Amino acid sequence: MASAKTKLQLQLQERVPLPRTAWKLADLAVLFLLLALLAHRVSSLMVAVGGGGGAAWCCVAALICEAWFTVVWLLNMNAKWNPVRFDTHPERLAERMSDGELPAVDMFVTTADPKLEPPLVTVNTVLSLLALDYPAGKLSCYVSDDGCSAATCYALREAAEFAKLWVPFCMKHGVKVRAPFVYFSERGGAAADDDDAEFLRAWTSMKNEYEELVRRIENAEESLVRRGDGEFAEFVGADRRNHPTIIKVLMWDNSSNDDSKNAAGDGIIPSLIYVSREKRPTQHHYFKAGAMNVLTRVSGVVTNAPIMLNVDCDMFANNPQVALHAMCLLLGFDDELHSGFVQAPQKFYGGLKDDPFGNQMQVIYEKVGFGVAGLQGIFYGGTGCFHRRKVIYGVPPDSTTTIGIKDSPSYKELHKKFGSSKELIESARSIISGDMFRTPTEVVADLTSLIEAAKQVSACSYETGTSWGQEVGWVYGSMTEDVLTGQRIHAAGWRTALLNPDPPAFLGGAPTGGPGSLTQYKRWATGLLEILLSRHNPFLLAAFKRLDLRQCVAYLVIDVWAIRAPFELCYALLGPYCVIANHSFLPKASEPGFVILLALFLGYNVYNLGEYKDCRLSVRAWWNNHRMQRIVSSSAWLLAFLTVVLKTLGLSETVFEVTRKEQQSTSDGGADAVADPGRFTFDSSPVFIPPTALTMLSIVAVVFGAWRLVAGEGEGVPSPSGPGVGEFVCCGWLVLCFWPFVRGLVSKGSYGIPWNVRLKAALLVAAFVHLSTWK
Ligand SMILES: O=c1ccn([C@@H]2O[C@H](COP(=O)(O)OP(=O)(O)O[C@H]3O[C@H](CO)[C@@H](O)[C@H](O)[C@H]3O)[C@@H](O)[C@H]2O)c(=O)[nH]1
Ligand SMILES: [Mn+2]
Repeated sequence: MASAKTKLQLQLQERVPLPRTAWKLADLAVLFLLLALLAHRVSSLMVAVGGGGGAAWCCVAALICEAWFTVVWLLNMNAKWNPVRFDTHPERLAERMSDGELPAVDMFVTTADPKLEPPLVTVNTVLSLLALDYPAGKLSCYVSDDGCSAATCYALREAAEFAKLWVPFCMKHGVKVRAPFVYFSERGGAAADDDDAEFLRAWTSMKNEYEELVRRIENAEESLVRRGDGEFAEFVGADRRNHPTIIKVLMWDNSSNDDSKNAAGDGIIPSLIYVSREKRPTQHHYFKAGAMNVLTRVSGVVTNAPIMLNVDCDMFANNPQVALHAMCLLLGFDDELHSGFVQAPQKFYGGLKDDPFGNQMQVIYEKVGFGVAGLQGIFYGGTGCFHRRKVIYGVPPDSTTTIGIKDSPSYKELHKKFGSSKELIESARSIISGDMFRTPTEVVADLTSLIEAAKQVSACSYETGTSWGQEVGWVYGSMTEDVLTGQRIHAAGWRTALLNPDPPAFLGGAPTGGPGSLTQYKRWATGLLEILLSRHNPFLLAAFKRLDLRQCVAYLVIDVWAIRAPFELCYALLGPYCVIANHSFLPKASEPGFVILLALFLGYNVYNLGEYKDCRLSVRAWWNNHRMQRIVSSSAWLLAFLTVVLKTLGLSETVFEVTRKEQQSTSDGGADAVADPGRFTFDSSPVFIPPTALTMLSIVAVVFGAWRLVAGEGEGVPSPSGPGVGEFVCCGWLVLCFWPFVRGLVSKGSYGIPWNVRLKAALLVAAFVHLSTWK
């Protein structure tokens, strides 16, 4: 009895179901209204067909769209139905095990372009990881640089030097946020309660050191580095698309292999290794997925930690205890099946007020994210995730027992799966069959031979004929490699856990401005549709593998993003069309069906607003997101849809367009680089054409309708088959939703829609109006 009680007290994590009865009722109420609308539509269509109604096809189109919206509502209902929260108790870890018994963690950071992703951003992320509260001898950090940039490498080398001061400083003073740019930009960073002179001195000298580091990194002209002291000789003449592997060990504390020091980790800084994988124009490199696979193999032959953390270059650790929280979920279940990986929600640093670009996704995470966490488990989001190495190696949950090997794979099998590197095969064998707590690779003295092995596995031809990118590692075939890879893990039967400590685990940057936000949405929607059309689609995984049915349906919530575009576009066009062509597709105010429509319109919007309020967000944030949904769907999702259609026809290829990261500055004057960062900006990219055209069309329709009301039907009583309140509200609502584009039509510079976009949009509108009025 007593022992059972102590065991209970030692619980490292708790899975807490979150009640939501009221929300469930609201879900059902909206569903009921949707179904009522469909029923009304079907019955009135039958009458119309009988009477040969003129605009019957409008109603058929509306019926199809509304049926689709109902499906989308059902998908969301499924995902949100049973949310859970995971509470973690890192303070109890110490009761379970000593520091020396914690599993090692390899931490991966990817960067791809020194212009779009300033080295200082990456440096801050790396420093925040090196300074985590975790035995330093158990942490190693690997940076993949797809930009093959001497400037990035130089910045990291300098950061490694700085880390020797920064890490002990953080430990000694219990610094809360260990990305220096945040620490030094927060006012009162120095004004600790005890205000003692010694701390103040240490703080000031640390701040000077950091400013010196920033200066060195910012002044490191690429050319200077190139002419440098020979340390950067490999970068000379290296083209980012065509160069051999470059690996640099920037920090390697040999004493970390000394067991006496290892356990406490005092005075040790985690290792830091820079990797720029081989690239050849003839070989596909699979973007981030390819980079992650190289990091997996390189770390496999060097440190081979059983746990891997991966973050994007702009996502710093905001909670220094994050690795300990993650361990609560990785070690805290009776069966590791429950935490194949541990994912922290993407949260953003310095996000703009009220989310003007609709990409902070707080509500999506709190509603859908926690909901999916209650099914088979949260999706993999590409960053802020702790993976078990063996899961990434394709091992299903029941193949190893906790203590030992069930089936030890043969050398031949491993060779076929993992490729020809002996070192990798051996390390993979120990991962697949061993348990987490075995010390990884034996103490290694010979760093040079390790690096040779690491170079071998970074070669761009290494994966040929192996399972990398398929059953092993990050999966290829989609721009949204994270969701695809997560799906494979769920399909193997693993469950996954949501890591949501307070303060938030990681913070990253969300793109601002029109082009950045829409490009990101376009890439995601493209990748998700690629998944749906591939042999990895969730239906097949549910039918033939171990993906839960409800989890499969939850994946559809995001996988169908691009498919939602044509339906939403069609529905958006119906209002203006009817006003211009003098038809109608919605019930008249005098008809009973109108009540359903009104209730649905109000109910749906109140429901959504309620969700924002529930997540402690403003009405403005709700409206911005509602509006951005319409904009994104008619631009990014629509183009994603067309891109994938073209790709399927073999007419084009999809590429990963890297998001521009804002340079984070130490002073707080950073924001005035852009006069109004929340205002929508434009460029001449084709994504802007459809929403511009829709904006123009809705304005035309509003003008048309008003004119018809005034000049046409004398009293203002519309003709019985012509547009009514519903159609007019549609057009007006569209104008409100596309307000940033209305402003774009009357503004200049980057706030104005470029002329060639306006021209193309105007041509589309002219053609549409012509066809609508054509008798
Ligand atoms: O060829 C490439 C392209 C990108 N990246 C890295 O991938 C990361 C994500 O790229 P980013 O441009 O920031 O895309 P986001 O849309 O912000 O990323 C989200 O969406 C991606 C999938 O589309 C996921 O991989 C990311 O983890 C997730 O944060 C960055 O660290 C890049 O350096 C590479 O390493 N190699
Ligand atoms: Mn990003």
